[in-house]
Amino acid sequence: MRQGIFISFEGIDGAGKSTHIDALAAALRAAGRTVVLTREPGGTPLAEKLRALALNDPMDPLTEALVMFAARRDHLLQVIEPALARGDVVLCDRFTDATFAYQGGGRGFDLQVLGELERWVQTVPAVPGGVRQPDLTIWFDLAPEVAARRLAGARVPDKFESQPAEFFARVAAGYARRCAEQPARFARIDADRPRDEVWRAVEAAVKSRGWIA
Ligand SMILES: Nc1ncnc2c1ncn2[C@@H]1O[C@H](COP(=O)(O)OP(=O)(O)O)[C@@H](O)[C@H]1O
Ligand SMILES: Cc1cn([C@H]2C[C@H](O)[C@@H](COP(=O)(O)OP(=O)(O)O)O2)c(=O)[nH]c1=O
Repeated sequence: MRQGIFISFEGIDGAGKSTHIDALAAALRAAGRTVVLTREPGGTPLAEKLRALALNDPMDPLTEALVMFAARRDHLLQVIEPALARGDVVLCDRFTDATFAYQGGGRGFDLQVLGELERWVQTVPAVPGGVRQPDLTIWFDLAPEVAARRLAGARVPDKFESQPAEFFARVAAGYARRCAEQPARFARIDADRPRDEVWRAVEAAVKSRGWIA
């Protein structure tokens, strides 16, 4: 049986994640893999309920971080771990880097506490002595003002999308910090390019790991 692969998609709102996730799923399926397409917060009935709260109800930064991690724990145990154990590829629209970027960077919440929560939530039997992390994180790096221009009029903004530009500058800095801390796991994509060029960069990141030809 083939080994499971866990790939997360990250970036500020409007960076272009959703535009490319289906195409990557199709490329992996064409390579013979079974793909589980999922998202955070969400991915299970319970986590989707928590998503609705997190994206709509005002709450303090610790509550927000706990809701994100509660949703993640359920999602990890119910969906991600079983899929990886079957040898599937999990494509996840956002994972824990988003908590470090949004609650840590954007809200300014304590990064050490987030690190503790990460350790508690992502400790799973299949990773002996370790913490589950994506095998690859594709980070769509885009200046907040460009992302805001792309989103203007594209959809009704939720609680996060209606934050000011300074918030997204802090979120972007949060992603950059995570990427600098764990460079082997990250593929940074310059997302300020036409869609086909961004796609080729996504494809190249996955090809370089030998997961598609
Ligand atoms: N490379 C690109 N150039 C211009 N617009 C883009 C590009 N990629 C995506 N878009 C558009 O920008 C908006 C946000 O993209 P989306 O994939 O929904 O972002 P995200 O999922 O990261 O929030 C959408 O309207 C999308 O069609
Ligand atoms: C996973 C996660 C998401 N978020 C935020 C980022 C996004 O603004 C929002 C939902 O993400 P997303 O699914 O990208 O929203 P959309 O479907 O509208 O593109 O939740 C956090 O603040 N912390 C987290 O841990």
